[in-house]
Amino acid sequence: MPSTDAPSVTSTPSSRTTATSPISSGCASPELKPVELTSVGPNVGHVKNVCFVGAGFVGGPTAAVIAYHNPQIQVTVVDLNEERISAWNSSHLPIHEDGLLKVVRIARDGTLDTIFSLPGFADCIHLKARQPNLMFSTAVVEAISISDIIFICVNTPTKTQGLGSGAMADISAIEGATRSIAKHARPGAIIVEKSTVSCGTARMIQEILEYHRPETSFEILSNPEFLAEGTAVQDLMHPDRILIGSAQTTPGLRAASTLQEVYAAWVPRDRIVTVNTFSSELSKLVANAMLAQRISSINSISAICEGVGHGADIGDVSLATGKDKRLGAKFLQAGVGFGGSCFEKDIRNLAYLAATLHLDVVVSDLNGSLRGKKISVLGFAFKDGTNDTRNSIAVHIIKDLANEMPREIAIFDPGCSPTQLDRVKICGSWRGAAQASSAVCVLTPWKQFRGCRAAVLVKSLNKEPDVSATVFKFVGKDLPEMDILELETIVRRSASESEDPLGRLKPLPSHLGDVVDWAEVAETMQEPRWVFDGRNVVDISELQTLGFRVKGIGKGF
Ligand SMILES: NC(=O)C1=CN([C@@H]2O[C@H](COP(=O)(O)OP(=O)(O)OC[C@H]3O[C@@H](n4cnc5c(N)ncnc54)[C@H](O)[C@@H]3O)[C@@H](O)[C@H]2O)C=CC1
Ligand SMILES: O=C(O)[C@H]1O[C@H](OP(=O)(O)OP(=O)(O)OC[C@H]2O[C@@H](n3ccc(=O)[nH]c3=O)[C@H](O)[C@@H]2O)[C@H](O)[C@@H](O)[C@@H]1O
Repeated sequence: MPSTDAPSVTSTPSSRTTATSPISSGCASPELKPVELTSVGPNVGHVKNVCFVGAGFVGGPTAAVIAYHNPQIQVTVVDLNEERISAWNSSHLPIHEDGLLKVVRIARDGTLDTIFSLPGFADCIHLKARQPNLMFSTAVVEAISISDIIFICVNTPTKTQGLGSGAMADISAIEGATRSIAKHARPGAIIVEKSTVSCGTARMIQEILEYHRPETSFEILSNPEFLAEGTAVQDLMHPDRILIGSAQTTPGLRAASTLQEVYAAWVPRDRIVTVNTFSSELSKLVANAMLAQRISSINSISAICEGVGHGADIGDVSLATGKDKRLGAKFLQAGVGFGGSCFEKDIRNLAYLAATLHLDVVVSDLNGSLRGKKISVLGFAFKDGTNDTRNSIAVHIIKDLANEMPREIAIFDPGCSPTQLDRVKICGSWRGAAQASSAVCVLTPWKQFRGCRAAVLVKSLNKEPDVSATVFKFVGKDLPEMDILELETIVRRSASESEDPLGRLKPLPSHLGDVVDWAEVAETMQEPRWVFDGRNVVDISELQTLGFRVKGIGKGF
C-alpha cells in the first residue's frame, strides 16, 4: 500500500514531550515550495476559515489534507448526517484510506510539543506543538457563516427519475447546499464547486446565490477532485494536477489566486492549472471518460487474447503496450469491468451533455447552404509533413462538402501535387485556392498555414539562438551527423520548434516553403470570410483583426 508523507511525532525512544508551546508555523511537507502568485487583487493570504459541505469520500480526506498543510487555516467539515460526523470525530473514521487516520489525528487533535534526538547527532530536534485546526460538525449554518472559502463536496449521483433519468447528474444536493450557502455565507466568501458536475453548474449556483442575495456578489470556482478511492491520501498529497476554473474577470481571477494559495502550501506551482469555469467542469468528466475508455479498450483486447487461444496473454499485452510513454502503463489492467461510484455516472453525464448539445457539422455558419459558393480547403494529407492521403479525414470532409453542391472546392496541400477532379480543384498554391472563396477550411496542420506572423517569429528566434558554453566542444571540428543532431537539440531549446535550427537545409521548392499570407487571403476572399480551423493552427485573434470570422476546434467562445 502506498505510504503518506505525514510526519512522525514520536519517532524515537529518546523522545520526550511537553504539552505547551504555540502553534507551529511551518508545515512539514517535503514538497513545500514558495509560490509566486501573480496576484490580481488583495485577497490573497487572508484565508482564515474554510468549510467543506459534505463529509464523504471527497470532503473528509480533502479537508484533512488541506488542514494538515495549512495549520494557520481553521477547517470545518459539515454534514447533515450525524452518524458520519460522529465517526469523523472518533478513532474509527467512516472512510478507510491508507494514512488518513494519521493526517486527521494531526490536524483534528493537534500534536504535542516534542523534543527528540537522533543517534549520532548531538543536537536535539524540537517539533513545536500544533493546535487543532480541523473540526467535524453538523452545525452547517455556523460553519458557512464564518468561512472565507466554502467547498461544496456533496453527492451528485445519476438521476433515477424524470428528465434525463439514467444519464443526467442529480444535482439536488448541490442545490440544497447552495441554498444554505446563499442564505448564510458572508459577503466576499468564495464558493468552490468540488463535486463532479456537468458543464454550467457553476452558473446555476451563481443564479441561486443571486436569487437569494441579489445585493451581494460571490465568486464561484470549479475545483474538481481527481483522487481515487484506495489511494486518496497519496493522491491528495501528490496530485498530478490541481484544476481551478474561474470567471475570467478580475474578481474571478482573484478568487482563483486565493484558492491557489491554499494548495500552494504543498502542491508545486506548475501542477496548479487555472482555466475558465466551463473548461474545468468539462475536464473532470472527460478525465473519467478517458480513463474508463482505456479500461474498456483493454478489456475488449482481453477477449481477443482469449479468442486467439494459447499464447496471447493480456498481462503481456498490457505491459508491452504501456511501455509506450505516449500511452503509459496505468489503467491497462484488464478485468471483468469497471465499477465504483464515479465512472459510470460521469460517462453518462458527459454523454447526456453531448446529446443535449445537438453537435452538428457547421454548414449552418454559411446560412445552411453552400450552393454557388467556393470553399477553400487547406490541407489534404492525413497529417503535415507527408503526402499520404490514405484515409485522410480531409477526404471525408470534402465528400460531405461536395454533397452540399458548392460551386467549387479548391484544395491546396503543400505536400500533394495538383490534379483536377469533378467540382474539386487541387491548386498549386494557397493563393489559387483562397481566391474568391467564402470560407477556408484548414484540415491539415501544416506550419505554413499558421501565417506570416508565426513564421517571422520562428525566423527571428533562429537568428539569435542562445548557444552558450555548451556548444564550445563542437567548434573547429568536422562534425559527424550524430554530433550535429546533438548540437541541433541544444540550439533548438532556444529556437522554438524549428526543424532546422542551424539553418543547414537548402530552401525547399517554393510551394512547400510558401507561408500563407492571411492578409492577402482576406483581400481576395468573399464575405463572410469564414475560416474553419480544423487543426487549431491559425492565430485566431490575428485573423479576426484581418476581418475573418474564425472557428477553431473545441473552442467554446
Ligand atoms: N468518491 C470518490 O472517489 C470521488 C468523488 N468525486 C465526486 O465528489 C462528490 C462527492 O462524492 P463522495 O464524497 O463520494 O460522496 P458521499 O456520498 O460520500 O458524500 C457526500 C456527503 O454530502 C452530504 N450532504 C449532502 N447534502 C448536504 C447538505 N446540503 N449539507 C451538508 N451535507 C450534505 C451527504 O450527507 C454525504 O455525507 C461527487 O460529486 C463525486 O462524483 C470526485 C472524485 C472522487
Ligand atoms: O471521479 C471519481 O470519482 C474518481 O473516479 C476514479 O476513481 P475510482 O472510481 O475511485 O477508482 P479507480 O481506481 O479509477 O477504479 C475504478 C474501477 O476501474 C477498475 N479498473 C481500474 C484500473 C484498471 O487498470 N483496470 C480496471 O478495471 C477498478 O477495478 C474499479 O472497478 C478515477 O480514477 C479518479 O481519478 C476519479 O477522481
